[in-house]
Amino acid sequence: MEHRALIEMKRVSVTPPAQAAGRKPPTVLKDIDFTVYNGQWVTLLGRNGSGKSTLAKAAAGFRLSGLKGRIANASRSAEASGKPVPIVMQQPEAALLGATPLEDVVLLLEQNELAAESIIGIAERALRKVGLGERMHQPIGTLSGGQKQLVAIAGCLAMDSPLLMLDEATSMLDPGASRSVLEQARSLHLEGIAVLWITQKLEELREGDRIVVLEDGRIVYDGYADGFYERTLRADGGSICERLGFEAPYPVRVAWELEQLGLSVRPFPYTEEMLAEAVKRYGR
Ligand SMILES: Nc1ncnc2c1ncn2[C@@H]1O[C@H](COP(=O)(O)OP(=O)(O)OP(=O)(O)O)[C@@H](O)[C@H]1O
Repeated sequence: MEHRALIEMKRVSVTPPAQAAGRKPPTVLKDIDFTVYNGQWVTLLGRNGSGKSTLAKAAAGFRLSGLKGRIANASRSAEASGKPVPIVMQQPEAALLGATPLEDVVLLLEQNELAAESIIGIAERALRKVGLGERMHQPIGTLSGGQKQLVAIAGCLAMDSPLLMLDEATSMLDPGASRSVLEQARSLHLEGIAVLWITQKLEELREGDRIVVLEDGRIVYDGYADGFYERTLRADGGSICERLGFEAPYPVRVAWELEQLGLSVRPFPYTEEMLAEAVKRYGR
């Protein structure tokens, strides 16, 4: 696949205007250099208040006050150029406008001034793609939180953006619904769409993910998942994950324990299933 930048941010900072006279405005993003290429999966990690949503909004093309630096965004569709890339938000209801999934995606396309004659077909295709073909005429209020997030994902697909942006899209969902939204995003990624997946949940990382960590408005790690967990890369013997104060998921902690006993489990077991596979291999 051709290596093409979809979003390129250079020296971006965001300092919203001070809320009260005499108060120093907070700098929410500091000197951000960040590029997302076509076909990439980027997991953006960071604690509450580290600047993740602001970075996503800036990357999507929102006009934020106090924004400085350069942002080139090649991920907007030709028809919708000039409009921000839609983001799937934390609250499943946050961006839904229609009474049914179909009406919702149609409204989004109408707002973005797509050619009227093609709108219904595009919306139906996008909803089928996320597995909502049977539910596209169902009242939105009868859908689960996970299904509502899939409607929001369908809206982004219908806009034909080569980049899907999801801002803590699973944080309000139960574990089963979280898994199905993550799996849906993963399967769209396998079909070639780039994904910016914002989360605080390390158990959502997978082998091969590019991970970008934000801390206090700055990027403090930009690398791959294995490098994030690898303990031997640092002189102090700790991993980048530990140095940044994140708690690694259970399967990774087990891999670290096994390493101390002289057993190296590679690739890192990101899930319990991967850990079970690794244990089976060593058990033979
Ligand atoms: N327009 C604004 N004016 C003042 N402060 C702001 C503004 N936008 C964001 N902030 C502050 O900047 C910090 C980063 O906000 P942001 O929402 O980007 O972080 P986040 O990592 O997405 O956090 P969360 O996980 O809680 O959503 C927060 O402390 C927030 O209160």
